[in-house]
Amino acid sequence: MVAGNWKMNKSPTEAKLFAGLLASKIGKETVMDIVVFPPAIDIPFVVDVLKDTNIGVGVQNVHPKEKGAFTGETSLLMVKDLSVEYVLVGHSERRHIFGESDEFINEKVKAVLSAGLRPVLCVGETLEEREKGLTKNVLERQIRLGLFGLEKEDVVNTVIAYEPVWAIGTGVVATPEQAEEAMAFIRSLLGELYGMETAENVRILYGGSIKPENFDALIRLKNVDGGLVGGASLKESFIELVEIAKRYV
Ligand SMILES: O=C[C@H](O)COP(=O)(O)O
Repeated sequence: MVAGNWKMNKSPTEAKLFAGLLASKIGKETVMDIVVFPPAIDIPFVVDVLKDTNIGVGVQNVHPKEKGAFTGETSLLMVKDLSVEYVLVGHSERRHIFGESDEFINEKVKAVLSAGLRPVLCVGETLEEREKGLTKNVLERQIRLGLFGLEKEDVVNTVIAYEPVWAIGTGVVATPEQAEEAMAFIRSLLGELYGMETAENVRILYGGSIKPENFDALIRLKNVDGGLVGGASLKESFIELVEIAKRYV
């Protein structure tokens, strides 16, 4: 799976143009899941441009409640109406800039699954946590609490994205050893919680400063099932990343 998180970039006009480029270059790809996560306001336009392609559309954030007095928020009922398939939950920017707790993230994961969509649960340690040797503790807490109360059937519909906070938007990518160690740990934790068969069927993505120059060394790793790409998903490099991932399907 190659996913592009556009974050707070691209106006509806820019989004339509770029989605058109993706549709023409990689829209017929069938060997892997390709998903883009545009800003919510761009989604109707992007869905329309991509409707006859194999590129899926996800949303970067939702509120867990169905509707009501939550100014500025977007509900699952709204995004479902637009044929959105995936929802990012617990991205480090939501955790660290907007103060989202593991409990609130868990509420969102459950709401996304109940709505019949797939959550992409993002987890990852800060530099300080890594330097204190707390990486595995942080990942374990974020996964145990983020997936709290889910059944195996729900977990296989959930994608996990390992995004070390120190690698996001910094140009400092995790080494293949660091990525594999963390992601093998996530897989074994999922095995402990839900059984190895379930754990093997959960897709685990790496995210953090992915570029065409470093992606091959990551996507070839045993426990890396794809990438969640920020900056490099905003331009043609996203197409190159899809081509690189194809080598390992
Ligand atoms: O969701 C994507 C990640 O935050 C990675 O962003 P980045 O590729 O710009 O480092």
